Amino acid sequence: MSKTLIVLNAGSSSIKFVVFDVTEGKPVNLATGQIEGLGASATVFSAKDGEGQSFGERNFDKASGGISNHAEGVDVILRWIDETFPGSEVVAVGHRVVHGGVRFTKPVKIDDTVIAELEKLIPLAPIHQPHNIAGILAAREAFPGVPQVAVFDTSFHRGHPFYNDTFAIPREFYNEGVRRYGFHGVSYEYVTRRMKQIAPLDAEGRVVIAHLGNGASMCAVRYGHSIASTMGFSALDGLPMGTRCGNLDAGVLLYMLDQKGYSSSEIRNILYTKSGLLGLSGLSQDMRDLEASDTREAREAIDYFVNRVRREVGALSAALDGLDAMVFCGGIGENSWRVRERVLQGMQWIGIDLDEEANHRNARLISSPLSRVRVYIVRTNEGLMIAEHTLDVLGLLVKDVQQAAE
Ligand SMILES: Nc1ncnc2c1ncn2[C@@H]1O[C@H](COP(=O)(O)OP(=O)(O)O)[C@@H](O)[C@H]1O
Ligand SMILES: CC(=O)OP(=O)(O)O
Ligand SMILES: [Mg+2]
Repeated sequence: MSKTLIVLNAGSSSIKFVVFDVTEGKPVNLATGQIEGLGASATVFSAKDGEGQSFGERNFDKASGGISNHAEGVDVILRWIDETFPGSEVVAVGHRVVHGGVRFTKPVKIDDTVIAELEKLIPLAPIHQPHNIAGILAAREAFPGVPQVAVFDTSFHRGHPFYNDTFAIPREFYNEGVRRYGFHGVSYEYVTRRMKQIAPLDAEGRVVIAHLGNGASMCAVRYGHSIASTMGFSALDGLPMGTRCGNLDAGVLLYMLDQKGYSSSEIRNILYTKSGLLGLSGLSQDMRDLEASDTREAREAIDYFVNRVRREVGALSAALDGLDAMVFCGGIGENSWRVRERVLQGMQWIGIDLDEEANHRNARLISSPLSRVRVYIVRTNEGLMIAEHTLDVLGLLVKDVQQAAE
């Protein structure tokens, strides 16, 4: 009987999953898929195989008893896996968990105590952590006795120096866990490791990685280790995102509270779900929609996004005492030549000279031969990273194939 491992990545309105064959102790991709639009009127299930061939889509509209929450979504996914890969035994489930707090500095096997600790972190990541936990509970019910592992977005950043780990507020807040954690660590870890294969010399240097997806952040990596991130205490800080505000003067919060009389849940809703690209454009959180639109608001939303990324290239390079390489990843970073071109234009002062043609075709190396700093596109693969950590924690990983390519 073949052995499979399932990776679940439960987001605010979507659940992504990957099914790996792990019979030989290394993860081989069998299927990748997702349920999108959870809680909305149209929920869509889609999946493709390891070669990228679609298994097709299924629509669940409300009229036909759609999927209303994450637990139901996980059930639909697990039933699909069971039907599609009959006769294989699920030996482990790996979960992306956004917040590991101070305690979880590396992946961990999940038990009741771990779940209780993860629940305590819900206030720090309100649009992610509850869904991550819902995914864990649903998978535990579906596969009683099958080991589950949590892999954290915060772990990769836990070695930050104090000045990049704290806010300048009274120290007791730091001591109780109000810190700059940083997120997207699973993606940064994968990209950092991939860089060691693609460009080993650069991987040993000073690298700024831009993970530009629906959630977006940037990370300064030196000698393969994160030293600073644009994201802080919560997944709200730093760059503007699809619906999140990014960097915000704390005085604006006080204004919303004192002058507008908004409740904390109204403010949470504004900052997490009505801001960012959506808030500025009034049109969409999706970069593709904004690029296709000719409204002034859509243009200004892209301008804001691009200029925040540019500022952070400078800031993180200063944090690194210089820059040897830059990497783009995430849905926008990997696919939008327009955004990359605008971020990198006129950056010769920092040593970046863009190869426009290479950038246009989403090539791996997009800097010109004249460029002192090399600029890469790396397709991130959070699923593979989670699968390997899961096998490793359970003692099932065959180490010599750990460097398996994309
Ligand atoms: N070809 C493209 N051009 C511009 N933006 C794109 C393209 N493909 C995907 N994107 C953008 O990538 C973002 C989603 O990124 P992704 O990393 O998939 O998000 P998530 O955080 O949900 O994993 C969306 O804003 C989407 O518009
Ligand atoms: C931490 C975070 O922002 O995650 P995502 O990009 O999945 O929203
Ligand atoms: Mg993401």
